[in-house]
This record gives sequence, structure tokens and C-alpha cells, in this order.
Amino acid sequence: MPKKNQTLGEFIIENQSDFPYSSGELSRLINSIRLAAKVVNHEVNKAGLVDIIGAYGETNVQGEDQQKLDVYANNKFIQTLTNREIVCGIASEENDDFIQIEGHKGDHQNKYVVLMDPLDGSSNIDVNVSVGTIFSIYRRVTPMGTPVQLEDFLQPGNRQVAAGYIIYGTSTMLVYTTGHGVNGFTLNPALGSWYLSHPDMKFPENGQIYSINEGNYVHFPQGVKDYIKYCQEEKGDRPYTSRYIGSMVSDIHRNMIKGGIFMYPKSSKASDGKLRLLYECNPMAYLTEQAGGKASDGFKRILDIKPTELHQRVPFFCGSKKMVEKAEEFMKKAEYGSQSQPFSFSSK
Ligand SMILES: O=P(O)(O)OC[C@H]1O[C@](O)(COP(=O)(O)O)[C@@H](O)[C@@H]1O
Ligand SMILES: [Mg+2]
Ligand SMILES: [Mg+2]
Repeated sequence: MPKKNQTLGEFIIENQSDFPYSSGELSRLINSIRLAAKVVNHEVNKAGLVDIIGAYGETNVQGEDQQKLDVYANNKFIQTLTNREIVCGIASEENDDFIQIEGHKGDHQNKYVVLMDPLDGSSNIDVNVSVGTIFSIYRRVTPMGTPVQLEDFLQPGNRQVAAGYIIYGTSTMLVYTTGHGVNGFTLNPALGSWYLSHPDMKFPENGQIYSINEGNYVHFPQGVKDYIKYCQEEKGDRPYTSRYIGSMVSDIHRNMIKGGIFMYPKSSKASDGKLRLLYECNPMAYLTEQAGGKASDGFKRILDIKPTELHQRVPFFCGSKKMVEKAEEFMKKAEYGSQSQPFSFSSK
């Protein structure tokens, strides 16, 4: 059982026994992420004082405007992981293609690949609202000693070895899982150390918060419209509270603590929604399941989707188990019809 106020370093050493045959590479990898996160945190905290906020002047592969901090965070994480020679490849939301890392000896002997969204919610930087970093770690599937290939990155989320996020909020936290529950560490900025502040995090089974960009309401599928109306209906423990920060890490972090559902569905404007399967949905889905919650595309488990491309998008429903199940019920009913009438409120 994790001990509160333990440092992240102590925690990693103490839990090494969860991986009896491990070579320590994964621990070194998590260590590097915590280091890069501190550097990025330092920069995020200065936003407004130095010339780090605002647009970078270029768009990424997905046609989105890059912010200066997107580029800064991307470079910092890539530099740290490359210099310390602990991964054989990196794929990032901000890069068109994956990066092969051969190592100083050129022997491709590292076994892990990292996929990341270096700065999530970056449009919030200029207005001093919480942003995050999301990471996902897999074992490579191609032979050691050879350069990594696309197939090393296109693995279903159920093959993740570890995943986590950093939230740059009122305090900075690193929350991660290696498949043995979810633990959250808060950074003490004066000491530069992470302390276990949220051991064994769990989504409440049910909740009363729904998070979705309701500005897109008219473009949503009927099942989503019906579920939103259900959330707003005055009955039993409803209406639920609507909370949407627009930084997925922050929205899901809050819902994990308080109980709630986060949704980014497909719409008539975006046929697969907006969020990226590999950099955003898979790691958040793995954390969510490890915390007792549920993550789906409205019909099936996110972690079982076999990716076909690096920057693939997917509709996303994630949070307290009972809430996600209820949302799925509405999706399926609108899509396939049903004899049962789970809800009679008019959705028009
Ligand atoms: O403004 P919208 O369409 O509601 O989108 C908000 C969503 O987009 C994201 O910002 C995407 O993240 P990036 O900043 O990494 O592109 C999510 O964090 C957030 O939930
Ligand atoms: Mg993002
Ligand atoms: Mg991003």
C-alpha cells in the first residue's frame, strides 16, 4: 500500500517488486518524465512574464495552430528522453511522424516507445487556465537491435505498460499508472520534489458532473443530445452540474476526484470527434480503468481499438462507470433503437 507523503523517487524504488523481471528501464523512463515535467512546469509558471505565451506561428500536422509552449514542451520531453537514452522511439501530437532513437552506440537496444501530447489544452495558456501533459508507454513489438517501425506505435491501448499525465494547475501534479492502480504526486516547487498526495486514486462509481462542449450541441448525434437532456432533467439526483474547462486533463482530473463524465463525441462537423486516440484517449482510458472508471467511444472499449494511423481521432466518453454506461445506453438506443425506453424526456 503506497504511503502518503513518500517521494516519487522512494515510491518508484519501493514498487520495483511489481516488475520482478524488469531491468529498471521503466523506472528510469518515469524518472526522466518527472524531470522534464519540472522544467516545463517552471516555464508554464512564468507564462505572462516572459515571451512564452501566444502563437508560435505554425500549424501542426493536424492543422491546429501551435502555441509557443506546445513547441517548448514538445522539445523538452523529446530532448530529455533522447539524451538519457531510455527509449527507442517517440511519437508526439506535435510531430508529423514518429522519431527513431538509435542510442549513442547505434544499437537500438532500448525497449520502450513513448507517445505523448506534450501540452494538452494549450489554447488555455494565454488565459492562465490549467493545462497538462499526457504520456503513454509501450514495449516495442519489432525485434530489439533494429530501428523502431510504425507498428511499434500502432498498438491497442490494452498493451500499454504505463500511462500518466501532469496537470499544471493551482498546484502541479503527476498522476500515473503502471497497471497497479493510479497514484498522484504533488510537486513541492520550493524543494523540486514530488510527494505522494493522492494514493490509489479511484473514480467514484457514479457522479453528478458532465463535461462536454455544449456549444457544439446542434452538431451532436441524437444519442448525445438525449443523454445531455437526461443530465439536465430534474429527477432523482439530477440535474447534474455542467463543468467544462476545455483542457481534457483538467476536466478528467476533476471528475476522477469528484465523480463525473467527460465527453468529446463525433459531430456533424468532425466525423471522429477531435481527440487523438494514441496521445490523449488511450492513456486517459488506461488511467480511468485503473481508477475503476470506464472509457468508451460510445459503443465499445477505447483500449480495444486497433489503431490504423498515428494521428487517428476517436469519439471519447470517459469517467465514472455508471455514467459512461448510461451515456452508452443512450448512444445505442439512438443508433440501433430499443424496446426499452430508458428515458422519456423530449430531446427536441
Ligand atoms: O475547444 P474544444 O473543441 O471544446 O476542445 C477542447 C479539447 O481539445 C483539447 O484541448 C485538445 O488538446 P490540445 O491542446 O493538445 O490540442 C482537449 O484538451 C480539450 O478537451
Ligand atoms: Mg490534447
Ligand atoms: Mg497538445
